[in-house]
Amino acid sequence: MPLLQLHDVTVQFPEKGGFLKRTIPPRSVVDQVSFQIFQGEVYGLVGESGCGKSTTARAIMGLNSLANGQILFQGDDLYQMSRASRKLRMKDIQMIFQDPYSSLNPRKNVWNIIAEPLRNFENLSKEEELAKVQELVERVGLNAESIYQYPHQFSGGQRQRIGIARALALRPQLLIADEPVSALDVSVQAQVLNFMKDIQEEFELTVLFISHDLGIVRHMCDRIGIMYKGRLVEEGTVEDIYERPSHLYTKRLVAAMPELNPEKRSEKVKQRRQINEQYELAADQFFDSSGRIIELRKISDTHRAALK
Ligand SMILES: Nc1ncnc2c1ncn2[C@@H]1O[C@H](COP(=O)(O)OP(=O)(O)OP(=O)(O)O)[C@@H](O)[C@H]1O
Repeated sequence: MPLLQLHDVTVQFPEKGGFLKRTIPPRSVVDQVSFQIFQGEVYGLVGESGCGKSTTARAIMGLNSLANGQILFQGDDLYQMSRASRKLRMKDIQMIFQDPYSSLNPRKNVWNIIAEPLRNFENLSKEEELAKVQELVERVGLNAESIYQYPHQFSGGQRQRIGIARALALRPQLLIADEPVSALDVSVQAQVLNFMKDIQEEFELTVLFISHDLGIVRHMCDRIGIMYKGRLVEEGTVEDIYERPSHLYTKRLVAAMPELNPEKRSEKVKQRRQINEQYELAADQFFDSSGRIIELRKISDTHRAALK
């Protein structure tokens, strides 16, 4: 049985429009969306800004009411159970957010930030809580002392690691990562993505990975769903989507990725090689031989312009 199943999920928002701002029929921001995610799978939800990805995520978190459809988690309908049971279920579904600058409470130190979900669901002694929080910060690559520091004392990448530690505190079944690196500097993005991949494998996490960037999704995900204007227009394995896109919108997305279009690719690679030779930059080495993203070196704006 899939861990998560969405059947014809529709989320609508009321709209005001026209003369005198009269209420007009609600707009379906998510429109009959169906997909399934199996245990241990990383599923990418891709689409342009405003197509309804975050609204879908919020619906899975139990935060939006559904106009139609069902969301089943471990076979149970999240919207048919009592609020109390749903809250308990949410222990198993955790989320990390796009913007590590605004998703961490600036007035709390790292200890309190990471301990918050533990306090909501587990009754730990102070010593047990401290041990768990220290273990988590170390697991995400920060030192144990950092638990006494505040979010502003960390870089963007470190803040995202704190968000990940918080999300992992309850050992969730499903992790929803909503554009987890798009607010980060390009060089830091690769580090955080690599780190997320390690964590996913180590904890055998099931992940819903939301992104507008096909390139990132390609290296993170097993299967991909393409969303366009509230609808899931295409779904398939990474290979299906990249090698045999069928929907026009998917074709456009794939074509817009120069590295994946063979004609443009060879041209770009040639250009990049020249620039590399000239500046000794590893600009065409975005991925290592096993397909993992390696750290990008900083490329100056002049060089970046030359790559376009
Ligand atoms: N609470 C709300 N009330 C009314 N409209 C909303 C609400 N939340 C989202 N919307 C609208 O729903 C649409 C889809 O938004 P959503 O945030 O789900 O898109 P997205 O694909 O995640 O885009 P982004 O990547 O920019 O966050 C947008 O047009 C947005 O303005």
